[in-house]
Amino acid sequence: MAAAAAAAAKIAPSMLSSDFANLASEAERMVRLGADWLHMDVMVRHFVPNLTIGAPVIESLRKHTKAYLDCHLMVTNPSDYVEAFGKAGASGFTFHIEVTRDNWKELIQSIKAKGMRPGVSLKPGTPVEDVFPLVEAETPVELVLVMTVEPGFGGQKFMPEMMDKVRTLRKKHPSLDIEVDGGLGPSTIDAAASAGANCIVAGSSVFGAPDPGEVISALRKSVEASQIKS
Ligand SMILES: O=C(CO)[C@H](O)[C@H](O)COP(=O)(O)O
Repeated sequence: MAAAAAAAAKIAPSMLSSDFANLASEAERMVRLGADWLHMDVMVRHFVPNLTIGAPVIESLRKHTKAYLDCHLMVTNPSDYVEAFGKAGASGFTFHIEVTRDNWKELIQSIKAKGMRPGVSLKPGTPVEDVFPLVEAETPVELVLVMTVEPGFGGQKFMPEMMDKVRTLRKKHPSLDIEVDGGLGPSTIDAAASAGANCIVAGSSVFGAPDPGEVISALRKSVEASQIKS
């Protein structure tokens, strides 16, 4: 039997680190510099102590870009956001397992019904086993986002101990989209890529670099080189 194809590298600059006053041009700049996805952090002060963007911003940005908008909902009630994000033009809708223990099946169905790709995320303190049922469900999530910092703010330090979760998931699911988020950049990418992550969210390392395109390309090279080795 042929081996399952590796999941393609997707580099997703976190727009949390962009200039929000120029979001459309920042998005265009990232795509021009090689970004595959744009990561959109949705925080509303009741899952994390920060306030960022909601569906109206996604709707406005969608008018300016065809890019894949990878939305990470750091909220306690993701079901309440599905309809609005679907209408706004979100591409991916990733919710947190910690707040959806009882209703993830219905949530996944509703996300798909609105034309978005469902994903699940887990905080550093949550065991990876908690997301197995969602990846193995009849209607599964299509992405697992392993947080490598406590969610809430950009610019934090990468937690290498989270790579055990990535390795465990990759071993079980060779072609699953496994995303990592928090503290990723040229000095931490090899740890994430060799563990098996293929979707890389990076905020401060990309937007803070003199040449963001060079960082995007270094992140991609590391993921692709790890896939050739494995
Ligand atoms: O989800 C996030 C915070 O909750 C951000 O996407 C993440 O922290 C990216 O920022 P950086 O690359 O600067 O760590």
